[in-house]
Amino acid sequence: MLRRAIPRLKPSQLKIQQPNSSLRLSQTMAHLNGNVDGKRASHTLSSLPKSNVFTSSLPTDAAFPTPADSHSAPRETLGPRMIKEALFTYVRPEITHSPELLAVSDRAVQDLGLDPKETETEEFNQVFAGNKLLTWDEETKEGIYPWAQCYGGYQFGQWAGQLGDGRAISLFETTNPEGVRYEIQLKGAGRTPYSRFADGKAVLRSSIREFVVSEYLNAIGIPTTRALALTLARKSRVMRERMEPGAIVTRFAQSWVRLGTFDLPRMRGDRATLRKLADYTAESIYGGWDKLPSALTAGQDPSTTLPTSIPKLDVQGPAGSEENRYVRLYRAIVRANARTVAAWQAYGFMNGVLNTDNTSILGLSMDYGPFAFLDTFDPTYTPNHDDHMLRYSYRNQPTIIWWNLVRLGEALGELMGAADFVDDAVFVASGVTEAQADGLVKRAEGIIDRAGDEYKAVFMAHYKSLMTARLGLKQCKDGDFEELYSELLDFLEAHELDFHHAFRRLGYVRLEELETEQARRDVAGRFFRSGEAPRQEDASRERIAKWLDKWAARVREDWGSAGEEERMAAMAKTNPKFVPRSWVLDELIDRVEKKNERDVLKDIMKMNLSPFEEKWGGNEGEEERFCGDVPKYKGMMQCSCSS
Ligand SMILES: Nc1ncnc2c1ncn2[C@@H]1O[C@H](COP(=O)(O)OP(=O)(O)OP(=O)(O)O)[C@@H](O)[C@H]1O
Repeated sequence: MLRRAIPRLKPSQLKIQQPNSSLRLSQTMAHLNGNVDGKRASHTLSSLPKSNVFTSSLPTDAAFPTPADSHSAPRETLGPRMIKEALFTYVRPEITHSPELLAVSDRAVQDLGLDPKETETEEFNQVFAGNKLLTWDEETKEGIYPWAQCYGGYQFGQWAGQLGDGRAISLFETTNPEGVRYEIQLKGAGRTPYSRFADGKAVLRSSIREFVVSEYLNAIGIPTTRALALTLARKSRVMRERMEPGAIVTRFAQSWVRLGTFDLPRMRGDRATLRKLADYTAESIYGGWDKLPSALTAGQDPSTTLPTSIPKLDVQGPAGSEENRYVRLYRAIVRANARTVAAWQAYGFMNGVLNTDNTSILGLSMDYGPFAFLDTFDPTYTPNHDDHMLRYSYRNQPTIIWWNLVRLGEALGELMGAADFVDDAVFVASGVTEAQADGLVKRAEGIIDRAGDEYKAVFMAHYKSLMTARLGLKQCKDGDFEELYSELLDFLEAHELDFHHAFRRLGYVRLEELETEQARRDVAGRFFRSGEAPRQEDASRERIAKWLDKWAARVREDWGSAGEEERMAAMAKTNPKFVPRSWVLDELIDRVEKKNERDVLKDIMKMNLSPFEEKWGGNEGEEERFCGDVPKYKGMMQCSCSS
C-alpha cells in the first residue's frame, strides 16, 4: 500500500489568497425555494421505494454476515469492537419510549416525494423514533435491515483510528420522483458497534441545531446532508456536562460516505476494500464512471466545466501524467468540495470540526457540531471552543478541506498512479511491483499536485461568482475583487459590522440614494447596529460612502439605468434575511427545552426554509427580532463539541 510513499503537501502551500484574476459570472445561485412544482408522486411510508445499494455493494462485518444473524444476536455481542475488512455492521435502533415528533421539514418531505399527510400518522412517529422497521419482516427475517457505517478519520490533524457511526443508524435508501437516491438514517437512536465507550445518544440541544442548519443550508443552495424530522425522546435523559433530554434527528443524504471512509481501508492496508469503495463511489454515488470530469488539457482553465462521458477504461493525458478513471473520481470529489467550501466562505458558515470523518465524498456540508455563522466579519473566528489553534477558523476552512483531500489523494494514490495497469491481474491481486513503484509514486504525486491547482481554481471561481451575485453584479471585472469584495470585507472587519445585514441591506439601497457625498454618508449609516451609526464626519462613514460610490458605478455598468428593480429582486433572492445564528438557536433551544414551547420551532422553520422572504406571516415583531441586530454580548459565541 502506498502509505508513506506520497509526501504530504503542507497546508501552508495552499493558503487560499485572494488573487487578482477576473472571472465572468458564470453561475448564479440555484435557490431551492419552491422549486418543486405541483405534479410529484406522493408516497405513503409503505409505498416509498426502498433499496439497500450500500449494504449490497460493500463488505459487511464478518461476525454478522446477514441481517438475520445480526437480528438474532444479543445486543451486547454487537457492541463496541474493532472491525476488520468491513464498512458496516447490521444493527437496529434501540426502542425509544413515548417519542414526541417535534418538527418535520416540509421541504424534506417534498424532496423525498412523501405525502405530507403521512407525517401526521403514528406510524411516522414510530418509524422515525426507531421503533418500527418498515423494511424488515420480523417473522421471515427477510428484507432490508438497518446498518451502521464504519469509517476512520484524521481529527485535528492526527490519525484517530476506527470511528464509524457511533450514534447513527441507516434505515433504508429511497429514490425520489426525480430519481435521486437518499440514504435515510436516525442520529441518536442508540449504540452501535462503533459507539466505542459512548452512549449512542444525541441531546435535544445539538439535535435542534442539526435539524435547523441542515435545512437552512439547503434553502440557501449550499450542498448539505438533510433533515426530515426531529423527535424528542421523552423518557431519555442523557449525561453530558449536565443531564439533558435526548432526541433523534431523521436525516438523509445522497451518501454518508466520508473521506474518513477511505482513510480506514488505507490504514488497514486493505487494498481490496479500498478498490470496492472507490468503485461504489463512482458507480453508485456519482452515477457512473462516465459522469466523472475528464482530464484537463494543457493550458485549460481548471475552473471551467469539464466534459464527461469518458468511457470507463479510457486513460487520458500525456505519458508520465496519465489519468485513469480513479483520477477522474478524485477530480470529481475535489471539485465538489471546492465548490462547497467556496459557498461556506461566501455565506459566512463555519463547520467547526472539519476532520476527514466530517468531510463528504460528495462535497456535502455534514456533521453539525459546533458550527456557526459569522455575526461580524472576523476571519480568525472559530466557533469551536476547543479549537485553540484556530485550525477550523473561518479563514482556514479552504486550506483544511484541501488538507483532508490530500489524505484522500494518498488513499487513492496507488489506484490513481497505476494509470493503464490499474486493471492488470497482478496489480489487482497484490498491488504495485518494485519495478512499477517509482513511476507510480511520481505519477500520483503529480496528480495530487495538479488537483491542488484545480481545487484552488474551482474554489476561487465559485467564490467569486457567489460574491458577485451577493453584491448585485452580473460579472466580476478587473479590479472588482480588491476594490469591492476585499474592501467590503475589510471595512466590515474594521468596524465590526454585521456580515449578513451588510449584504441584505445593500440590496435595499437604490442608486438614486447615492448621488451626493452627503447622501452616501447617510446610507453608510445603515450598515451599523441600529442607534449606533457614527457621526456624519466619522472616518468610518467616509470609507463606506466611498465604497458605495464605487459599487454604484459598477451596478450602473452591469444593469444600466433601467435594471434597478431587477437588480434589487436578484439581490433579495441571493442575500437571506434570516440566518440561524448561534443566539437564535440558543433561544430556540431554551424555549423548546426549558419552557416546553413547540410553536416557536414551527415559526423558525418557516423562516429557515424560505430565508429570502421579507415576512413569514407569523408574529412580525418576533420575526424582525430574529432577523435584527445580534443582542449585546451574544455575538460570535463558541460552542463545545459535546453533543
Ligand atoms: N454519544 C455518542 N455515542 C456514540 N458515538 C458517538 C457519540 N458522540 C460521538 N460519537 C462518535 O464519535 C465520532 C466523532 O463524533 P462527531 O460528533 O464528529 O460525529 P457525530 O456528530 O456523532 O456524527 P455525524 O458525523 O454522523 O453527524 C463519530 O464516529 C461518532 O459516531
